[in-house]
Amino acid sequence: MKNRAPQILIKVINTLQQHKNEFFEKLGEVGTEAEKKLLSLLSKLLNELQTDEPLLPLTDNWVDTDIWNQYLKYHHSLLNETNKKISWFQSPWLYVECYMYRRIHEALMLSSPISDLDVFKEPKEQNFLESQEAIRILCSYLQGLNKIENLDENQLKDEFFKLLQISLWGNKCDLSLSGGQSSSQTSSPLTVLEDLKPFILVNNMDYLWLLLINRKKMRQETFSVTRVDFVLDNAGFELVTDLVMADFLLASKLATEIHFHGKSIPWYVSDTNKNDINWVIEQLKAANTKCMSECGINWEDYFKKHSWVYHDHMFWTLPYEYCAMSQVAPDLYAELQKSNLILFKGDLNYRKLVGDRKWGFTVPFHQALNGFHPAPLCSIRTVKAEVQVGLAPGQGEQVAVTDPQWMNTGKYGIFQFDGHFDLA
Ligand SMILES: O=P(O)(O)OC[C@H]1O[C@](O)(CO)[C@@H](O)[C@@H]1O
Ligand SMILES: [Mn+2]
Repeated sequence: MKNRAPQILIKVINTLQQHKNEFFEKLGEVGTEAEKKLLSLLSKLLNELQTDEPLLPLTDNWVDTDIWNQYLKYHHSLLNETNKKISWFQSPWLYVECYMYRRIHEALMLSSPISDLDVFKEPKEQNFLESQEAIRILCSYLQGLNKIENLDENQLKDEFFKLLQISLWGNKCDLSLSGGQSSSQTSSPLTVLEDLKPFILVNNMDYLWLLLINRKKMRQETFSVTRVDFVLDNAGFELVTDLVMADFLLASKLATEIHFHGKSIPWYVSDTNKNDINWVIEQLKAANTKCMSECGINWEDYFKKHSWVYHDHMFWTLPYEYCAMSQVAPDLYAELQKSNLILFKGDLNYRKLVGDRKWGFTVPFHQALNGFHPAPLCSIRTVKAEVQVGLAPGQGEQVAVTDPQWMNTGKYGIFQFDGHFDLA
């Protein structure tokens, strides 16, 4: 919070100042005033953060304002016997980091008529544009794959595992870790997989395969639907890896419908919202490389035909750990219970899955989920925060010997599964 968070806010403030005259050009004096208001609110936020001020209630009367303010009251109540305050450096990291992004949104809500500005749009678009070559390679690979009529089961499994690993390592491209510095994919995503295998610390890919291939086999007789949900993370290259995986799941009939869960407001710099998905599809459709424009056209079609469905429930941008979902957002929990497999992308999702607690490395994932079991689920995450469960005895300590910073760099990854599946 002392180093990275201010960096992110300062980057937003600088970007706004660079675009000062655009607000005037577009909206005249009203635009200039709105931008001035926004800058003053963000500068106030930066100052509060840097001087460890108490967290303040939200004042923007948005859909979740009351929930956030109740949450703040609850945390105050937890402190009533000590003289600590609910402030930026004295409260749980998960809470204050989420709160910072929600305060950025509050500043926009209070700065009409520029409230729908996405202050992170530029870095998200830049990440996509700088990853063009990797995206081209990926789209061409997918188009080649889908042209092969009948892959035998082993080939299908190999391709599934390849695309899973590409989706995992796509998670390295995250702008909140890099403080908004570019983190695009510049090397070929396919050739690096072998080299990256040793950095997969927990590998439950087999469980994902068994669950899906068994359902596919039994579907001939009993099941009609296999629904896979993606709880998305970062826009740009990572989003493309997730859409490629989703396309493959449909084309290979390992799934029959895909649900995506994005954020309803700009979040953690690079997290995906509805505009980001639409923008990526438009970019691909307009690409002058055939394999990319084919993807864009197909993907737009999947959404039109509802083979792909996009959701953006406000729960995903609240500070709650996922074990609270069934209480706080029972409708979302019920929606997730309809899934046959939920893929949680990224580090923030992992922290919320395990409540960002200081668990021992060998605590079982099932236990750390603390009752959050809407459906079989898998975390697909590169490690960027100091929480990790489900390791073998001594495994965490071993990695730390060779790589003391292993929990902060996104260099290591996991496929961590929880749930049951029907064996054929
Ligand atoms: O995009 P991801 O994989 O969720 O990573 C976001 C992570 O980066 C950080 O912002 C780094 O500080 C973490 O707080 C957060 O968990
Ligand atoms: Mn993210």
